[in-house]
Amino acid sequence: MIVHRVLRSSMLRKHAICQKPFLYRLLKQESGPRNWPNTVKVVEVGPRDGLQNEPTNVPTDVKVDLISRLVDAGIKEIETTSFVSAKWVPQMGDNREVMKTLTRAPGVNYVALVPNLKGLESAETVQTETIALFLAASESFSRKNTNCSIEESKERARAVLERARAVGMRVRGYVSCICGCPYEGKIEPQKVAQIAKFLYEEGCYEVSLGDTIGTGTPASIAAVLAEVTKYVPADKLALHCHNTYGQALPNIFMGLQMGVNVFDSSVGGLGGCPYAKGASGNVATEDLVYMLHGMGIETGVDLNKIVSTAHFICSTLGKQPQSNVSKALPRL
Ligand SMILES: CC(C)(COP(=O)([O-])OP(=O)([O-])OC[C@H]1O[C@@H](n2cnc3c(N)ncnc32)[C@H](O)[C@@H]1OP(=O)([O-])[O-])[C@@H](O)C(=O)NCCC(=O)NCCSC(=O)C[C@@](C)(O)CC(=O)[O-]
Repeated sequence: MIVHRVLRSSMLRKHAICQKPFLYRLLKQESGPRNWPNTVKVVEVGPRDGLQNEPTNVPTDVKVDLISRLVDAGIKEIETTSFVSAKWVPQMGDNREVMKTLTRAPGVNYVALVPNLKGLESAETVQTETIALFLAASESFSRKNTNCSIEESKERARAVLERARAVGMRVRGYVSCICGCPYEGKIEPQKVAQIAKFLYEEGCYEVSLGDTIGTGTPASIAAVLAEVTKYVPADKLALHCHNTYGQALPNIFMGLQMGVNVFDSSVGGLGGCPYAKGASGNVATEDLVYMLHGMGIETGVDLNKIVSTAHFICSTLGKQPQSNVSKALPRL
């Protein structure tokens, strides 16, 4: 870094020392071609993942307000709710009302989580255009989260995909526990790759790889991506990083370098799965956007508006945003 600064100073550039091949190479390497894309899609999961674990009921109008603020901030793909059992996840019990009440802005993809045909049928009644199926790479987590084995979850997924195709719905896929499981510990990348391959081959337009409990590090994320990309192209993948150990941004940086250009995040760093004990929030949208913009990557997202949305939803929940950027930037 120090060498870099010295070499960059225009005065010393002209100096003969810079003509030496080693120093030239170093300068070229540090300022050379970028190893990441020019644009990235940010998938906002706050209204679903961010709120699903909140213990007190968030009124439907607050959820709808949150969605419209996020869209106003430039978000183009947003998970709005989930059509799961209200006995399992009470906070998502107003799924139909949310979908009926929100105003759909042109060019925005509103996505709802669906576990089975019953969920899909419910989603259909409220004009849901895109759904997200969620499977796990861990047998134990699959049973705890969806009350079925991985094989059974594949059967459910096939039925949902078949129906979705028939009614013209787009389907996104999730693989949970890509690096670790709250019940089984480390998960082998080959298991993750098999579920990702299944979802992709069965017709999901994108497969989001979920580090559900945030135990991944850049090394384990790289190992997972190396295995998964044997079957699914990197540009059909997304990363969904929880920030339990503060690894989400380094993991995303690794993803960028390995060709991923879609990242899930949650405003204010809210989030967590009720069936993944110890899982903390997702990477905060504002932290993600700050990093991407700092790297010269376009997102179409207005950072100040996201920060103010983080304060809006967190103050409604009676908590502080879990993100450095929201703490550092002045609230507008
Ligand atoms: C999958 C089920 C429904 C199976 O639940 P089940 O109890 O095994 O289902 P069942 O088919 O035996 O039916 C039992 C009852 O549930 C009803 N039911 C059945 N399906 C539905 C439905 N779709 N919507 C509403 N109700 C439903 C069904 O009608 C019946 O009602 P009853 O006759 O008892 O009154 C349940 O286990 C469930 O809802 N699980 C959801 C868990 C969940 O939402 N977890 C959080 C999301 S995943 C996540 O956060 C991870 C992710 C995506 O973010 C990525 C990452 O970080 O890794």
